[in-house]
Amino acid sequence: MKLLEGKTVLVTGASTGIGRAAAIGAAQHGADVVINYHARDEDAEACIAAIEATGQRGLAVKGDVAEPETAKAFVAKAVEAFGKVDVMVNNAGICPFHAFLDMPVETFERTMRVNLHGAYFMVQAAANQMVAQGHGGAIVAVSSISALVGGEYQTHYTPTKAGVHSLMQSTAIALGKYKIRCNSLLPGTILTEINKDDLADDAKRTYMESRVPLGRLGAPEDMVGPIVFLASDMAAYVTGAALLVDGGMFVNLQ
Ligand SMILES: NC(=O)C1=CN([C@@H]2O[C@H](COP(=O)(O)OP(=O)(O)OC[C@H]3O[C@@H](n4cnc5c(N)ncnc54)[C@H](O)[C@@H]3O)[C@@H](O)[C@H]2O)C=CC1
Ligand SMILES: C[C@H](O)[C@@H]1OC(=O)[C@H](O)[C@@H]1O
Repeated sequence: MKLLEGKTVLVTGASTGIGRAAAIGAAQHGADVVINYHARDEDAEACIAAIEATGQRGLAVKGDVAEPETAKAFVAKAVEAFGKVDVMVNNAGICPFHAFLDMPVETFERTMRVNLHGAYFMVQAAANQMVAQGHGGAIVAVSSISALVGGEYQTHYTPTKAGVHSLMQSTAIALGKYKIRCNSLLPGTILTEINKDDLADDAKRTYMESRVPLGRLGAPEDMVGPIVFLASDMAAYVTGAALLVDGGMFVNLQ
């Protein structure tokens, strides 16, 4: 069953990892997909090729989500190409691991701007378009298990993920009257580029795996079903919610 037939889905930071999997997964579920990406043209082109291989239309738009203008341009190009915006998956994010006591100001500020400011402006731009269209929509923000728990080398990062989740709670209230649903996905530890260096340490990786009752770290594809569900009409009465998808890691105290 295709859950996103006829919808236009936008995904930020979609040339790699969870965003890429979500973009291709949305296309497999019948959506036309517009991706935002920041750096590598060839990765974005490969993602679009994978989207088009499903028979759906794809478009890549380059831009730094930390810049407020990027969000407006992204939504405008999507509307120009495919006529509307039904779903926004706010996914772009960075996590440059660093100790707290000597955190460089630039690292702190860049992480805030990409992860939280970027989410704010993307969600706002998509919501304005959905309100103008007048038939509702769905916003899915990729937050994290890190919205709920801390990380020694993530003191700049975890507040952004709590912030993204909080943003979905408040926008669920602000946008409910327009039939726009806002939810967050809270992934556990998923093997992607964002943590490649951190998990290159065998001891750390083995420890992280041992924390997961399902016995393995996540893959980007594990996030597709939950994202598609939240974006789809199957979740028509779900808003302001957080879906933790972590193989059971969070509840594994002892
Ligand atoms: N991998 C994990 O264990 C977890 C990841 N997440 C979140 O998932 C999201 C996706 O990350 P992953 O797929 O894991 O890693 P990733 O590094 O593969 O993906 C992040 C994407 O964001 C893009 N990006 C970074 N800065 C950008 C900017 N300024 N403008 C536009 N795009 C930008 C990158 O180019 C990349 O495509 C992030 O928000 C991350 O915080 C949440 C929980 C766990
Ligand atoms: C980048 C980390 O490995 C990853 O990011 C998150 O949000 C998770 O909590 C993991 O720590």
